[in-house]
Amino acid sequence: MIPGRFIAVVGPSGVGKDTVMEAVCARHPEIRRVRRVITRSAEAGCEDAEAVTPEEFEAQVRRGDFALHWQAHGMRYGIPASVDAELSAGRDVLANLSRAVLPELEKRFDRSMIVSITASPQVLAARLAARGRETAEEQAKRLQRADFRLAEGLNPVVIRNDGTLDEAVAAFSAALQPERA
Ligand SMILES: Nc1ncnc2c1ncn2[C@@H]1O[C@H](COP(=O)(O)OP(=O)(O)OP(=O)(O)O)[C@@H](O)[C@H]1O
Ligand SMILES: O=P(O)(O)OC[C@H]1O[C@H](OP(=O)(O)O)[C@H](O)[C@@H]1O
Repeated sequence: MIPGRFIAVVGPSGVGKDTVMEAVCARHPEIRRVRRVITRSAEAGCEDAEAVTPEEFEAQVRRGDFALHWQAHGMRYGIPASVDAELSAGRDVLANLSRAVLPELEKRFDRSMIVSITASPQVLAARLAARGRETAEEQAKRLQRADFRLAEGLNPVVIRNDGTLDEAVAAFSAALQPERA
């Protein structure tokens, strides 16, 4: 069995996945954050990701360069297969996934866990507006997808992020402990 664990963070747009993940990694330097490949311009102002063209992305899919990949919000997202080396070396890795790709998670990785981050629709709308990365129209589309339901049979750890960031990070950290002990 591959010793490292793939920790998948999911939740609606604006719930604070990137913010929580950054804080969790600061608190747990032993966890590696995955650098995703995205067909989004590098200037879009977001997490550190590798920005590629749709043609480059498709070439990487064909080469088998991705452990997982999906499409959302008119873009394509990939998790580099290089995570396998980290997992084989016994490191836990952390990545933001689409809720839609979760049924593939257990098939692809020996050890995985799902952390589902939630907040009320009002909080999501306020955060997307305040972040201002997308246009109002794009924000509305993202909010429509907020209640996407996870597939049956998945067993996520659910963490609310409508209080302070510290509270969410403490809950996330606690959820990591039983397996890591
Ligand atoms: N607990 C919190 N309290 C206040 N603001 C927060 C909290 N968590 C996140 N935010 C803010 O909410 C906004 C959205 O957060 P973030 O970009 O991390 O969300 P996300 O889930 O990664 O969204 P997306 O899926 O669209 O990338 C950011 O401006 C962030 O600073
Ligand atoms: O709604 P679902 O399918 O769960 O998530 C779709 C995508 O939305 C977010 O992308 P971004 O970081 O906002 O571009 C997530 O990271 C994921 O890739």
